[in-house]
Amino acid sequence: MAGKESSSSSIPNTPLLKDELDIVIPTIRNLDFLEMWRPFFQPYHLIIVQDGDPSKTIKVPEGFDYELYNRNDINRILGPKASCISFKDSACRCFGYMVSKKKYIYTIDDDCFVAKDPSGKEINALEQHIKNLLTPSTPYFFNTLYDPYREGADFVRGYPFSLREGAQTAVSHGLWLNIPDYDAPTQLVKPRERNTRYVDAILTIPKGTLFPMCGMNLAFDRELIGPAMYFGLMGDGQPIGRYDDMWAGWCTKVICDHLGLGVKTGLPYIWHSKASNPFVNLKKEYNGIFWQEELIPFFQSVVLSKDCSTVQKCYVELSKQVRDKLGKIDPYFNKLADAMVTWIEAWEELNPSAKG
Ligand SMILES: O=c1ccn([C@@H]2O[C@H](COP(=O)(O)OP(=O)(O)O[C@H]3O[C@@H](CO)[C@H](O)[C@H]3O)[C@@H](O)[C@H]2O)c(=O)[nH]1
Ligand SMILES: [Mn+2]
Repeated sequence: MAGKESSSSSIPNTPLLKDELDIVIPTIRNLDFLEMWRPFFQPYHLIIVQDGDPSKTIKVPEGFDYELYNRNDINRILGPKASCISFKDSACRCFGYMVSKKKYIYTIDDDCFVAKDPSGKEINALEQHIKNLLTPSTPYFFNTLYDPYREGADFVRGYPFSLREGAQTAVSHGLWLNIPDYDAPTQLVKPRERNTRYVDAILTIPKGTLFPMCGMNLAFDRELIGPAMYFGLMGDGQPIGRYDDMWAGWCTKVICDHLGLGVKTGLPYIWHSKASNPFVNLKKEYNGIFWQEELIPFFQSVVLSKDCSTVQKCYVELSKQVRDKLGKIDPYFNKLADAMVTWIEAWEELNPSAKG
């Protein structure tokens, strides 16, 4: 019998991980979307990363416990190391991961709302992410009945008992109803396509397999994998955008594979309300669409040495390989390799106890 997540009746009244989880929101807009999330988010601390013009005032609805950082704050706190935090791109959200002091992070975009499951029930996405993070993953052997730790499921016949303890879960990757996370070419070809398919499944992404991580509806164990969640150099002054979460996901997955940690994708869904402009997106993405044909084989071939026993050591080792193997694609990757090291230095400066 796989260890079961507690059934709803045994969940304590106190919201799960109330004092151990921060919600990180990157924003250039107002935060009215929080009204819809209030029943689920109000007990938690928010970290709002205000992008763009720092002189603009972002109104946070009453009753939320939050800290808000704009570009002036980032520059003040990080000094020269602020150069590793993107400007005018949702990649800025990773500053929130760095300043948090909590064990878990949930990050969500400000145009994502509460979705409904097929029965019409509102989905508490945060609660599902927490369950995903608090139950093991199965990266070493695929369970055909999906997540064996869910109520009403288990390991199927032929699943090795030696593997049923599973691995610690580092990442919970949620999905989106309505506007799917498509790249610009796909958006242009299918402007009216909406995702109406609710798949009631949570899968572990097998060891050795990469995936396109979307930052829209994402949770992770910050103590297990936080330093790998750098969203790269994107946006203003950079030759690429909208590959922030992809870069973080590829780095995170190879490090999770190396450290024996699990990554899950599937439930929960959020309702993604608006499509960003496909032409603007194409301009941001075009280098990424081209470069990724070389980036993926690079990440598929990454081998981290045995003495890379912490996320920080893995990440610095990875930055060296980025410079050695990707620098020839474009000088951008040398800049990115430097920024990866700056990110770790900044992380350790703000989180001295987490020195790895
Ligand atoms: O310059 C900016 C632009 C936006 N933001 C904030 O980031 C999120 C996402 O913005 P938006 O919903 O407009 O963009 P999407 O195309 O839907 O974003 C998805 O694609 C990826 C792009 O990197 C990203 O992982 C997904 O989120 C909102 O909260 C904006 O307010 C920003 O901070 N700076
Ligand atoms: Mn969006």
